[in-house]
Amino acid sequence: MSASTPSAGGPAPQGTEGVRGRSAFGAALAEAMDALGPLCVGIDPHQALLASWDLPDTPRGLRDFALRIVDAVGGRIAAVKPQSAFFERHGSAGIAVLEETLAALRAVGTLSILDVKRGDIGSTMSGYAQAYLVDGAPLAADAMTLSPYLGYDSLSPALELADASGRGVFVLALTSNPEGASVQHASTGQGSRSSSVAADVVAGAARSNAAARDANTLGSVGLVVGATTGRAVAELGIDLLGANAPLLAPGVGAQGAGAAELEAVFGAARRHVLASTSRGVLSAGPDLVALRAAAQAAAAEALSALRA
Ligand SMILES: O=c1ccn([C@@H]2O[C@H](COP(=O)(O)O)[C@@H](O)[C@H]2O)c(=O)[nH]1
Repeated sequence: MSASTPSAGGPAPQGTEGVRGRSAFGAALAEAMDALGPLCVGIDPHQALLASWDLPDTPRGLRDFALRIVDAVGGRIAAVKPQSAFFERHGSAGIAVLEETLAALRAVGTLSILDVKRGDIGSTMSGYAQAYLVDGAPLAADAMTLSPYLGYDSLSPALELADASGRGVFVLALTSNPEGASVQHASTGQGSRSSSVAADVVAGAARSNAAARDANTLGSVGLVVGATTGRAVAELGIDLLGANAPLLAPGVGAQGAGAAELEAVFGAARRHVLASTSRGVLSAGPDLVALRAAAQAAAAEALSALRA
């Protein structure tokens, strides 16, 4: 498929099933972005969205919502990102729906990124890693989001398990919310070794992805860098391209970022970017055709900004 024709509105392309196979997550994501465009749609079943879809705020409503999105975009975009919080708020029945949603994404061969933002001391991190990054785990996803604020190296159990199972992670570096700057822009080190919290996280990912860089493939330790972060990457002197990391860019759509912001934030690193939007597409539902059209428009916008 041509890089200028993301297929969210057309028929599901052949051969996307098993796109991940046993290849490493970074390579599989690069392949999916080349084939389908650099777009991830989030499954965020907010109370207000359930209401606007005329669905009850119950596990049954949640299930109808989540599976409809899989139906609408599965096999048509590079990745789907369920937001765990909106499943957790329904308790064990909500977690069961999350398991079913992840299984449905596996069945259609679409990469799943579970947005759970986990981070803890190493021994507990190991438990989280086993929950999300192991074949056969009920909540296994292709990748998960991690919070590095107990120290980048505390994430090692997850990085190691992801590596062993061909999965990926996305570590928070520069988040899309305005409050993130107060922590992430903070200075570290001194004099010629002066840096920032965000730059240190990016340096950690660069170390983790060194072997993939040597093998000329995209690494599987990704970074979260919001599309709303303006000039932060440039002003903090962050070398995003050098990290050889997939770059998950939330903030597109409801948080205000579009093609111009994606281009400006990522510059030379933009070919590694997976633009992410949730409400921007979900608010087009519940109609399947309208959801597909919204995803197709978002994919075309991301493509024009990131692959021009
Ligand atoms: O820096 C971050 C990290 C994660 N998110 C998550 O992405 C979606 C955004 O939803 P929209 O409806 O497109 O605003 C949501 O699940 C966040 O938790 C983020 O926004 N920023």
